[in-house]
Amino acid sequence: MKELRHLNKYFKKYWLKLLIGIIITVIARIFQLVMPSYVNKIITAVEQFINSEIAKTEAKSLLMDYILIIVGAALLSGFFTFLMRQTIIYVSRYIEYDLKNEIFAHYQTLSLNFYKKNRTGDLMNRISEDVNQVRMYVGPAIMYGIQTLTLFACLVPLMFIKAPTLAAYTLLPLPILSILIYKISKVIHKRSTIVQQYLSTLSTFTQEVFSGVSVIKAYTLEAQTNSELKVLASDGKEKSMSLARVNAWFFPLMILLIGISNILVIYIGGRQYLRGDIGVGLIAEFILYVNMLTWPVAIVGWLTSIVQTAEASQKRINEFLGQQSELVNGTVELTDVEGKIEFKNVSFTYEDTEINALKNISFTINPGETTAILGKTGSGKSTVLDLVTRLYDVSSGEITIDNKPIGDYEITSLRQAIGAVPQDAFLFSDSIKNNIKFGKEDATEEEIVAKAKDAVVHENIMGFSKKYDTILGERGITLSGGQKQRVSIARALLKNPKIYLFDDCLSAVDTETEEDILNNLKKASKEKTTLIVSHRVSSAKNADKILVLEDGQLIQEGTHEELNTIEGYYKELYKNQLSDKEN
Ligand SMILES: Nc1ncnc2c1ncn2[C@@H]1O[C@H](COP(=O)(O)OP(=O)(O)OP(=O)(O)O)[C@@H](O)[C@H]1O
Repeated sequence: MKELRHLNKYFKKYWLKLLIGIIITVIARIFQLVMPSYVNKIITAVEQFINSEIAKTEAKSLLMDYILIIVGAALLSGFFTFLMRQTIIYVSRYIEYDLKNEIFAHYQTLSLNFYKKNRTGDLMNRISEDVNQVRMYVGPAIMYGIQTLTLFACLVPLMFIKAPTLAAYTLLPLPILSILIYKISKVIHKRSTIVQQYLSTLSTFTQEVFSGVSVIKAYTLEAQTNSELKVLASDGKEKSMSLARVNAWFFPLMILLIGISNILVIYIGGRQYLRGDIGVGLIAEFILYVNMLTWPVAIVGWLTSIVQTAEASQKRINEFLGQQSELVNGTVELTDVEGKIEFKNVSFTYEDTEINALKNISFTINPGETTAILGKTGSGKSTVLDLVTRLYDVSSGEITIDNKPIGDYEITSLRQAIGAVPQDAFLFSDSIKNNIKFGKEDATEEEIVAKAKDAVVHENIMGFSKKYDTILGERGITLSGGQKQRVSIARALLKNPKIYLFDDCLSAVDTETEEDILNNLKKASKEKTTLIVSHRVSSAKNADKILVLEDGQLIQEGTHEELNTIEGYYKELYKNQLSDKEN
């Protein structure tokens, strides 16, 4: 139960609703108890009439009264049962909602490292399936638990008061039933945990297949993927079958034990009746009691299994909730940004791959300057940008913005000051308009169009039948690579931040469009600090400063003119790209 303590705050939050629910549950059960004793009374009245102890009219009126009481009690019990579900099950749904929101909000606070370590399918499973298991504990388990307790507390003493020997015999099989169900439930719990883990693996697998469907098709991997899924599915089938096998014991066992209890009531009760100790009505009353008790007794085992499953699920949830982002949030609000960025002896190693991506890098970008970063693939260009947005913290050295270490800034305000266009433009499955508006929620139609024009994507958008309202598929697959990049640029321009980070975001556009965009960017990024990562000299040559990285080290720094006069990577690249263009 240690893990489930996490839910106490929610119980506190909904304590009044819960308390009302508990009271209603108790009332509903008490009304249910009326029926057996009146069935006894009815049978006794009939018996008295047969034995000519009462007149026909009196017997009739007694029967009518008793039936009305039974119907009235049943209606009230039904009504309160309805209210019970309305309160306790509602509370469980509220808690489910709160818990999902809490997990989601916590996921959002975690750093990229967390997402690299854990797979999407697993993240999704914990927020859906595991929360669902926990809900079973806060809803049905509590509801049936109270129901069982109430029935036990009322029925067992009542039965012993009415007929102690009969009560002792008829209650005898019930603990055996409870123990057996508990044992079965334990096996069910074990096997359902295995099924649960399997479902996590299955959703991870399918999620990856659907996300990478284009690669699967391009490499005609359908058959291979199918056979992998078949192996996975048949493994899942085995696991589910083994769960179904043990589940199959549950109800037959219950019916068997109910039967035994009923036979005991009839046999022992019958003997007592023959001896004249009890009336026949009491036997009927006891049969009803036994049947009322069997389900709650069986449920004790089932509840144990629900609680165990919920505990296991909450443990998985707590595992993630307990994780903290390794990025410590600063306290200084980054407002009135000037845009000076300085790297001082910065080194960075990726935790998971232990790749030393940046090695002792130092440079300064003055406010309003445009700096281009060039270098071979894997030389560390994107890492520089990721460090500026504080997606990771430096391993050593220091990055400052406006002469203050970026660690001092409150992360949200830091990121609000930056407009980043990542290398692989990600668009959400929403309209183009909303994808651009991401940069500024309250942007007007005109602003959106103006920025789309600056990003040279307006014409393309107007070519779609629904124009800016065109809905993009998952990951924006209805747009070409270059169009996605440009929508992504429009989004950053709309944000109008003080610092722009463009990570190789013109790689998929032709050189002519690139030139148009660069011209527009030049206008838009006037007085803004801009960092452009690129493989093309054309994107870099007009920058105020060019940095060349190689294997995580800064090997060249200067303007186009300066670097073009000295032998080195830049001059070579320029020569090659120039001759490519001429050819
Ligand atoms: N998220 C990551 N986790 C672990 N290692 C990474 C990660 N991103 C990059 N690396 C590694 O760090 C090194 C620098 O990568 P980076 O993406 O900064 O290079 P780049 O110059 O931007 O490359 P490209 O031009 O191909 O985009 C590479 O060796 C890469 O394998």
